[in-house]
Amino acid sequence: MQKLSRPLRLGTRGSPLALAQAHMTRTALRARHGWDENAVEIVTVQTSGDRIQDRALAEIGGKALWTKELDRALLADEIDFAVHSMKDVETIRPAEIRIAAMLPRADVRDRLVGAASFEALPGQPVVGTSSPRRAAQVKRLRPDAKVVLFRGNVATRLAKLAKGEAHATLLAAAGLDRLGQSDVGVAIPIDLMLPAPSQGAVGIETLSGNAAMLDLLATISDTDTFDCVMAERAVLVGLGGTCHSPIAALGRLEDGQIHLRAEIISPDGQETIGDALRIARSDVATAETMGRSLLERASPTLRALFEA
Ligand SMILES: NCc1[nH]cc(CCC(=O)O)c1CC(=O)O
Repeated sequence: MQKLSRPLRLGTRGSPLALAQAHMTRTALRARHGWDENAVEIVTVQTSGDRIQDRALAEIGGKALWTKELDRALLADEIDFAVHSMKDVETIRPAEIRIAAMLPRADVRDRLVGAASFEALPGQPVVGTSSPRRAAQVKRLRPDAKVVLFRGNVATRLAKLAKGEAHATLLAAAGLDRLGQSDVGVAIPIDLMLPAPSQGAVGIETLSGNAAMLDLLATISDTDTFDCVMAERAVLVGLGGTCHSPIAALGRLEDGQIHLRAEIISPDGQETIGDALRIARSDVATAETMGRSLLERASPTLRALFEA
């Protein structure tokens, strides 16, 4: 139990999913420390990722769009910590900012919305997504599919689907669940569609120099989630991956070790290079090597996607 001299300022984006995750974080802190509802103040920061909705993320500057303004607010001491979907946090972070904690991970799978299964989709199905990974995995499962750009928050994408802009779309189960939409879509087995690195994990960042805040946030961190997600992110480092690149990775704890799976997929779904490995917890070096070795095995065209 820790006493506070003033309310803590929790920075978040303003999307419904971001706010839900901010509230989860506040609830975890309050429960752990016995604080009242005024102990954590939620500060919403609009990001350019939220403002620009009509172009693919990869096209307009990538994941930095989600973090830049929250990074700035942290550095300007406008907030004490920032809550993010780990999936949206860039692989390489500024030295001044540290991933301090992660909440227990939710369902890591993707859900197919609009059809009961990939086989149940009509011929030449139109599938809406803006994720290169999901697009490639869809093409692998359904080479006859046409992938169209779907961006915007979860509600916007569901509205596009309802308007008939596609036969189906794919959304993270974690996001749907946190928005109270657990009844939407059908979970796709991991073996059919390996999720994005960090999918389903909520992370909390603070300044690397703020030892008190790092200690405080550690009190609500789920170490299993943290170690697995860090291993997945290390694969991304090895790949030099950005969100332009179709990459899937998932780490799971098995008998005290991380069972790490990763794959890269060509945009047409015809080439998959994958690997699975058991590594010690926090052996990020081996995870990084795994990423690099995927690239070495890829065809020149697939490898070219990773050369910025
Ligand atoms: N890029 C958007 C985004 N970032 C995190 C989630 C879902 C929540 C999570 O994976 O933790 C989503 C929506 C989606 O992919 O359906």
